[in-house]
Amino acid sequence: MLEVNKVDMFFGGLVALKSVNMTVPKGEIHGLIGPNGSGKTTLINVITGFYAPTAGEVIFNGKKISGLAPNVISLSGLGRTFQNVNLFPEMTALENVMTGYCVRTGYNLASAIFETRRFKREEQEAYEEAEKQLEFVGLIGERDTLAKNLPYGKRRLLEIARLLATDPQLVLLDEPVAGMNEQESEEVAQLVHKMRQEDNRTILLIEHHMKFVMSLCDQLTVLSSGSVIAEGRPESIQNNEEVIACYLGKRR
Ligand SMILES: Nc1ncnc2c1ncn2[C@@H]1O[C@H](COP(=O)(O)OP(=O)(O)OP(=O)(O)O)[C@@H](O)[C@H]1O
Repeated sequence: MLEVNKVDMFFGGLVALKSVNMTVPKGEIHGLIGPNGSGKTTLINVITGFYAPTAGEVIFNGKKISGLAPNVISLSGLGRTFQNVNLFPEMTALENVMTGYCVRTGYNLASAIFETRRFKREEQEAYEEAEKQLEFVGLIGERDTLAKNLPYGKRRLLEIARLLATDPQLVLLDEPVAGMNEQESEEVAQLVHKMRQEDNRTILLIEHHMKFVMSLCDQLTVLSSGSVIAEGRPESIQNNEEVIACYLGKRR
């Protein structure tokens, strides 16, 4: 589904990514790990079009997407969350998720102003989809709560619900359990499984929480100083000497 081929990303003289290859097949839960500053977010930014790579290419569903604008890539079925919570604080949980659906359908300002039949139909569909996704992430009880009044863990779940309302085939999660306790992390892990099982989504996630990554992911790619130093199943990564030296060892 996703192929990263020999991607370089330079910022002036700084080499953030060097000849990075990564493959994520359809239906996989893939983890991208590595120490701080190893290039994980930069790679996600290249995949989602926030940066055009200095060299190399990104292929999604057989088509080259590197060089396309982020909104074009997003509409092709690739959606992401960010490290920092990024919601509309003065909107309710339901309204926040409705905005995700509007991105997918192409919100039409003229039809909104004139309240055309199409607008009313779309608004009803957005409402139903938002309820469905709030139910999916376990937040239906908070549908009328303003986003700013939700506790941190629930705000992160709300971001995921809003992302799911855009119906992405590939879901990119940037540190989805950062700042969460063990129970909240376990809930997110179950949610990720459910995304794959019930909606056939493919997931690529960055995360520092090792227990979460090792128990959840099918495959891992490990970055260090902008290069891939290991890839494979969690068991093999856990026993890889170079990874232990550069990353796991340090954290222990
Ligand atoms: N826009 C930018 N301009 C210049 N340098 C950048 C830019 N974005 C990232 N970098 C640099 O690229 C390198 C990789 O950073 P990146 O944020 O991708 O690492 P990371 O693995 O995501 O780190 P963390 O785990 O701390 O989020 C770092 O040296 C960083 O300072």
